[in-house]
Amino acid sequence: MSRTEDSVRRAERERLLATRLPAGPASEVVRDEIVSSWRRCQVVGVVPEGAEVPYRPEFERPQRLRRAADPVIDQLAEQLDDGPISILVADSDAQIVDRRAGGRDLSKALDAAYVAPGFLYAEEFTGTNGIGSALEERRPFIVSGSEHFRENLQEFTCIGSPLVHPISGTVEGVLDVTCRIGNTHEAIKPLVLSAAREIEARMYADASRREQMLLEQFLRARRRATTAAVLSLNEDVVMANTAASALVDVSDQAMLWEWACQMLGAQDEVVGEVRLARDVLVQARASRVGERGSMAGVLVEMRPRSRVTTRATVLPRPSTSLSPSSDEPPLKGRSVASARLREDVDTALAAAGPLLVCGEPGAGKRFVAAHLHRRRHGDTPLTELDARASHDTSDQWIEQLRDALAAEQTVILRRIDQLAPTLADAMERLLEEPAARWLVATSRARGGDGAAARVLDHLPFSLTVPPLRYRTEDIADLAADLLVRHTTHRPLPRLQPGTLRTLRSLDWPGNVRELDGVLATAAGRSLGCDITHEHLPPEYRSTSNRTEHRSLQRAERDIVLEALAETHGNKLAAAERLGIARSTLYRKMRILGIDENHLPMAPTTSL
Ligand SMILES: Nc1ncnc2c1ncn2[C@@H]1O[C@H](COP(=O)(O)OP(=O)(O)OP(=O)(O)O)[C@@H](O)[C@H]1O
Repeated sequence: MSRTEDSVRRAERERLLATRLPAGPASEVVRDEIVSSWRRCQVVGVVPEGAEVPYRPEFERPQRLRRAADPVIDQLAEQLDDGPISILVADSDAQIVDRRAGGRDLSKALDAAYVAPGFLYAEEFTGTNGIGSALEERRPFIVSGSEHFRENLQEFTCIGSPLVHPISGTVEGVLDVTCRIGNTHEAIKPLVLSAAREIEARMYADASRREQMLLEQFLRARRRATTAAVLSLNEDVVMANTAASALVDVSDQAMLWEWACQMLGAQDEVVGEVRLARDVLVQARASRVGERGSMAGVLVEMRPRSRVTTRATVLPRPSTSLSPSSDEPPLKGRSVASARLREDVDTALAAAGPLLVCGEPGAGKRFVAAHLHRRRHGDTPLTELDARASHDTSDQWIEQLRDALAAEQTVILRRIDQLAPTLADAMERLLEEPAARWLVATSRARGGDGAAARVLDHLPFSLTVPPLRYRTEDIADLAADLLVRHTTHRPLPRLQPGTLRTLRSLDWPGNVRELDGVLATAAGRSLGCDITHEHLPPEYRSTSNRTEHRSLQRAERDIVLEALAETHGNKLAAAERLGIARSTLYRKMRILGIDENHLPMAPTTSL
């Protein structure tokens, strides 16, 4: 949208909000509040007060969608002219990215109801509606009047049809036609369906043209650069010569695509060094295939430079019985945070005492503790104890720990910060003994006071595993390792670049454990195919600011939980109480994560 269009739109919005209010001095104040809240929402993207519809001020119309949809909706808008029907296009996050036709009256009403570009209509935020429900169900969806969850939509009929990419199978967006209930006509549905099919046909033709261009460039480069690894790729397609297949891992493909897109910017060709997952440094040349406005993909030619030397192989080794094994590879990860962690691991290995690994739940503390053990002692056995178990049988538990340490075997003591308070003194004494050097403990964090801080003070050598949100560049590598556990399909399914981008944009409060759960679901759904947005659990498909949306989700979750509690878990009665269909209640429960397994755990007593 140009700056002029933007300011015209904003002025129109302010005028519209002002005219919705009765005249008089009191309403002046209210009007000012609404207008300023709208301004705020334009600037920072908050939900306008009272609107309860999430809004993102900055958005781009996805190129692929625009190329296929624009000619069709241009024509449709011309036919509908100023009639009482409006055409909307939403992207795969259910964010409205375009609105056409509709005439003055309907456009005003839609503005007032926040049915305008920038607003998000994903079901999890806005309940049942033509856009979000069509996206969720992957089928055409009609929602009329009070079938809408939100009151602001109840004067309209919305007919949405998902726009499914005919080659990749991903849902690229939704075409929706909206009118007032009184103007609903049976001809509208076939109109939406045939326009949606035409958009999909254009996607097919566009993809074939782009693939053709990629193929031509790939064949040309393969003939020219006989000794190089050649890769030609875009979001959907990867072509590789034999050298590239041997060099490039599954997780590298998405990384190379992102790297090339970022580096190319306005240029047609760039050269740089890239580190691949197999620890190989390559000199890569990326060139654009196709026009700048409608890039078909990139061609990447690579030549290995060397094997990367990691610090782990050059750092001094600790002496005596704690000498490290040279077989264990260093921890993976391309992020700066992971590079720092590798350095901390090397420093910790040089220490002779017990070690403490700190980090948020699920960040990978146990994983790093086991890595430290293998680096020190190779594939020898180790003992693992959980401090939460010390509450039940404290004497027996501490004896078990003492015996394992005395046997000169690594003990991974998980969650030492949750040790039974009665064992604090005994633990302090134990940590002073020479056998304590066999201990690797994990804990959320250092600090605090009282017994917990005292015990942790006996573990001076510590390192912290960074939360996943600070190392999202590692997700491609992590995914390759985690997916191996969840599917028997080979070759392993890959994360499509768009899916990887989405996963990298999330904040991951449950860290690697949460990522592992998401990939387990996705691997189950993808049946060996590459992983697209549709394979992710719904709440992980959006790249939008989750924190902001969570408050809306929480409010809706509370309402649903309350209705279920009041009806003693009777879903039919709860749905009736909420005024929604039982199938909608089931869908909401799934989206909002309501089931018996998600009941909050009682807090454990800890130090
Ligand atoms: N770098 C990694 N590569 C592969 N898998 C990992 C990695 N880090 C963590 N994981 C996996 O993530 C899950 C959680 O890791 P882990 O149990 O080590 O977390 P934690 O920080 O010890 O959790 P908690 O504090 O909640 O006990 C495990 O399944 C683990 O195997």
